[in-house]
Amino acid sequence: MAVYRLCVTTGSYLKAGTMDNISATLVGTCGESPKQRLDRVGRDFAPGSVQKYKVRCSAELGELLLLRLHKERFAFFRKDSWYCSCITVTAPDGTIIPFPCYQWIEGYCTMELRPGTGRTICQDSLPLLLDHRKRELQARQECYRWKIYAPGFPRMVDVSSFEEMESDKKFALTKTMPCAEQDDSPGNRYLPGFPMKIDIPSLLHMEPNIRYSATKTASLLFNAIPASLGMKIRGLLDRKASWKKLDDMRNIFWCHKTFTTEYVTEHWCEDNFFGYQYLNGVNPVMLHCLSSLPSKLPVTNDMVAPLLGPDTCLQTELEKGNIFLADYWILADAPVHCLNGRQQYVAAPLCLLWLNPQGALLPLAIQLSQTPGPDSPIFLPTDSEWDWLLAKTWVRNSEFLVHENNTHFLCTHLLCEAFSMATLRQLPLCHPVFKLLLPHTRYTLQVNTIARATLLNPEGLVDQVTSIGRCGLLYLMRTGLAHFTYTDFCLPDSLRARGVLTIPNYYYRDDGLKIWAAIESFVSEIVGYYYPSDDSVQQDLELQAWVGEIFTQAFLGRESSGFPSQLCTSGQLVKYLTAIIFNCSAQHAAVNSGQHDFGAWMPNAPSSMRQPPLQTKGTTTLKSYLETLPEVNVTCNNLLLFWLVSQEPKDQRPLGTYPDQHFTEEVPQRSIAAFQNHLAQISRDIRERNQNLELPYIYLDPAFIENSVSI
Ligand SMILES: CCCCC/C=C\C/C=C\C=C\[C@H](C/C=C\CCCC(=O)O)OO
Ligand SMILES: [Fe+2]
Repeated sequence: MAVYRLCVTTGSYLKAGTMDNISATLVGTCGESPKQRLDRVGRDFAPGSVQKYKVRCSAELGELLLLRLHKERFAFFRKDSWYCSCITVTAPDGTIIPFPCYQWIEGYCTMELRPGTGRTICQDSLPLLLDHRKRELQARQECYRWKIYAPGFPRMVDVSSFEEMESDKKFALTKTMPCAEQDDSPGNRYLPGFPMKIDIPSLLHMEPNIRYSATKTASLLFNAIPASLGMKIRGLLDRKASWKKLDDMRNIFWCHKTFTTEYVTEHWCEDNFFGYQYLNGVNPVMLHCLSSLPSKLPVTNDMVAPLLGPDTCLQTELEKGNIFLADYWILADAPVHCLNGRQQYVAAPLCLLWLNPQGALLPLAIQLSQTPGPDSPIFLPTDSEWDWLLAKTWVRNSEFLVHENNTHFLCTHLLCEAFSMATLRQLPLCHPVFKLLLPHTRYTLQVNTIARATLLNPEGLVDQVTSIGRCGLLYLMRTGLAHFTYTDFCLPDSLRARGVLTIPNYYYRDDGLKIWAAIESFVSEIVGYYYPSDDSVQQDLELQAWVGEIFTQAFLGRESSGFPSQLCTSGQLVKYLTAIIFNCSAQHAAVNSGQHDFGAWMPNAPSSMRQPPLQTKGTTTLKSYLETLPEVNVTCNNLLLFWLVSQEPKDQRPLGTYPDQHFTEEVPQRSIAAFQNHLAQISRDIRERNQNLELPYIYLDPAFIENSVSI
């Protein structure tokens, strides 16, 4: 007689327990145990419970290969879902074998788990195990299906398949029409209290393993509803009038002020702060160092001499590498939209900046279009106060559009959705890269589905608050993806290519490179442990299918993107995994968490402009300035979104926090501990550095970075 002792841990999530009958079968190299019901006196499998059971066999089973969990009806109880965290098996000889699960198990079924040891397909030889990998991936690919949202977009998760699975309907023919081009579906409608239409059906059927937890959902709603109601009651969401005076904007969010919102309100019109935001604002990826001026921006030395002073000139500063450009070319052909029944306007500015001897980055010249000429004057700091302020505000509006649509939603949310999908579809639970990446995909499919149901949908929030509307968003994102490269994606390469590796006071760079290095070191240890050679990378067909699917589904097979379609060396794998984890965590935090901080003072991030870009100088007044900024309702609906998405709802997991122990071996667990210590040191260094800053840069403090894109 051989007795195997099972220790079953049920998750602590709301309703994680089950009343269903749970049985287990152990499969080893020397045979299988009988199917054994796991049943003790009293309640089994309650939420948060850790319970021990015995499985008796006539003889020892040899090396344990699989643990089968059978979930079946119990008496008259309705079937329910069970969140199985993990099962630890103690063999008769005392060997302890963990079987990680960390999944919701729905309905009546049999779930097969493998021991927690990381295994690539090259390390499996038994047909039983190879077949298990194959069946697991088949089931995942049946559940998580790709869908086209719009032409030129990264592919997304098809949530309709979850509804079909729920209703056990035969899968309808997959829709071939990109859903963004579909007419406004009947489920896309206004709900009382919400300023935009909501595509309700797409929110009703999320697969349990990618769905927001009850805690996170409640936290998001608890953040949204009071703020929304507060604004509604004050009439701010419905007032289609101009702001009467700038000061009235100070009290939109009187109860959500932060040090930074107040700092921005104080300094927003200063040139020094305008330049600072290119380094440490919510969109710190726009600056390019110039060695010569582009012909489309004919700035002369006379124009900028007053700012440069007598000791230097434009050519000298170009040669020194002190001249930088922010180019909003992507907005040149963006379609415009109507808000409150009136035409809105978009510019496509060129903003030239100078790094002065004191280390401050100052705007030198702003041209509001890509085509120089008499109708597109070059605005200068020496122009009238309101002309110069309005020119800078046009740039801030362009920053808003490029940041929200491209830097933020396209380059973090949508690309991370594709990484999540390929990971779920191409890598089995036992695969080391699955174990490494899964925590960095948590809730991404869910948050993007919410965004598509409330922001990107027809008459969603984007249609209610932005000058380009949903059509413009679709244009910007497909154009942005068509020009996005692997160099842009990898922080060290991007900084080098933009010529900003040495610019002072660039805390996003400094902190980002430290975090990049910490992730790279961690990933190198994991890859080094599971991939002993470049051959082992090349021969891992699951890994190659994973990288290939990302290349085709996220980057649409575009060779010029420079993204890998296959991985030939460990070094390439380390770099790719480092970049993905950095993008899912730190990069998203850098471009997401400061939206309220930098956007609560609306003139610093106007979502729309109501008058055409200036074509002459000397006409701007406070009145015309206020008539150009968005109206009250547009302002407040956008600020509501900024507030909501700038804080991670509860059920958080900061970078490097891996409570689900997918890695069960000692070596990767030591690497995780070293990674956590490394991040803790970075956090201490950042907090120490911030003590000496007038405006602390906090967004890349690892303690405030979520593991994944989940808001
Ligand atoms: C005012 C009520 C809003 C309700 C929406 C609730 C949650 C939002 C869910 C996800 C949000 C994700 C955002 C998306 C960012 C940018 C999308 C484009 C926005 C724009 O162009 O204005 O990231 O955190
Ligand atoms: Fe976000």
